Amino acid sequence: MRIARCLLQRMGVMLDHYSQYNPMPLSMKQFIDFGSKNGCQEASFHFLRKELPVRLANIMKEISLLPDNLLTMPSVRLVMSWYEQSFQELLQFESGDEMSHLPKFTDKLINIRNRHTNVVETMAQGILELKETHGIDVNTENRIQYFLDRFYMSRISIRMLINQHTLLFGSDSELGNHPRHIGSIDPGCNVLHVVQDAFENARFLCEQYYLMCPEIEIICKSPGNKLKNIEIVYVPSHLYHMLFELFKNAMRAVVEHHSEETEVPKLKVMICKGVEDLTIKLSDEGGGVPRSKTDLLFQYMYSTAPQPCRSNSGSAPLAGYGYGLPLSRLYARYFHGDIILNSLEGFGTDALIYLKVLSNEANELLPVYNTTTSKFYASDIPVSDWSSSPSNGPSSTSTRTYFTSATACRS
Ligand SMILES: Nc1ncnc2c1ncn2[C@@H]1O[C@H](COP(=O)(O)OP(=O)(O)OP(=O)(O)O)[C@@H](O)[C@H]1O
Repeated sequence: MRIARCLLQRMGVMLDHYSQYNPMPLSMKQFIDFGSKNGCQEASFHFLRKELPVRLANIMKEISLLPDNLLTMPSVRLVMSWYEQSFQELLQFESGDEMSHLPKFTDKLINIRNRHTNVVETMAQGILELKETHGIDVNTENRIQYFLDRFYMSRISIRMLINQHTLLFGSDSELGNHPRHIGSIDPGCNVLHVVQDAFENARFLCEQYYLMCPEIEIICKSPGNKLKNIEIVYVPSHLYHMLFELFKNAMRAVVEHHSEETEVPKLKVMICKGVEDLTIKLSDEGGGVPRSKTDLLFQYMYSTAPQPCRSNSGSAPLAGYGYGLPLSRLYARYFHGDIILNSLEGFGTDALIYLKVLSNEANELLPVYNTTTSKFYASDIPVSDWSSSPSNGPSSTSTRTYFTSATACRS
């Protein structure tokens, strides 16, 4: 009992210590240079044994600011216990420079990565538990949205660091088998190939579910209009994730919007590489989304699809959790890109993925724990100083009174 209390106390002290440091964002260029030229396993070990606890501590401090009733949900407690265990395990490597640490450290990173595999689903489950047991008011919802963006972004970044180390310096089974790749990064990532790959896999799901699927038309544009492959330094699995989610959404919208027709309009993809931005535009004729709903699209849990049955884990559903867009946007933003959706209600939607062309500008975007963060969790949404729409809220009362009295005067 006393040992457990001592350990907890020590962890609290170490969390305070490491959360004082800001995470250090790396650029795509730094990842590439380290992996191809100036990096060695020892240097990576020295960097990660501090940087990983810093990133973990920053986000763990933020977890502790969540509303109390959310923190007591079983799934949230489970996620917290994974973070605590991983943080403690990394502290074992705080001191000592012996080379004998290196293989043990790599194994530990693999263990940590495996332990955290189901963090996204488990945290999502925790939010559902809160919704079912206590309900979620608008302030809590706002805090949860803010938190999940930062929490999942932190997770993406931690996995990126772990993957780079294990793929570059791990045992044979962990070593990347693509000759061109540097860890998980492809310095010549062929965007068209990733688009085609994501389309084919989304098409498979769509045909399974709807027995039909829109075709695709792809146009590539690069400076000088040369018809060569458009390449970028990027993590192909991240780009694949974004495209797969956007294709699934576009296919579902198109097939459902044209459900009475035997043929459905094609999806149109434009890949365009400029000096700063590489843009992928996916246009569908799936009926679009009303402007009043566009802000909701990037909210966790927002979905217009029926919630998939949990026992159906054998086959992946086409849609239903409402995590597709917000998570994809995090992947894009992680290296300072973005995802934007523009809709023409009644016609269709353009989804745009922006990626940074220059690898020295593609820096990691990381959540930092500081006083601004703490204030966000402590404050409510400020009262609006603009009039709201007549159907919403108390400020509509005055409008209603005005019209009522005007009508009364006339009669
Ligand atoms: N291209 C589109 N056309 C019309 N509606 C769209 C489009 N893309 C997204 N939406 C709307 O946005 C909602 C949220 O999309 P999101 O990808 O986040 O979740 P989902 O597809 O419902 O579920 P999943 O988590 O499985 O991806 C969708 O349910 C749909 O109503």
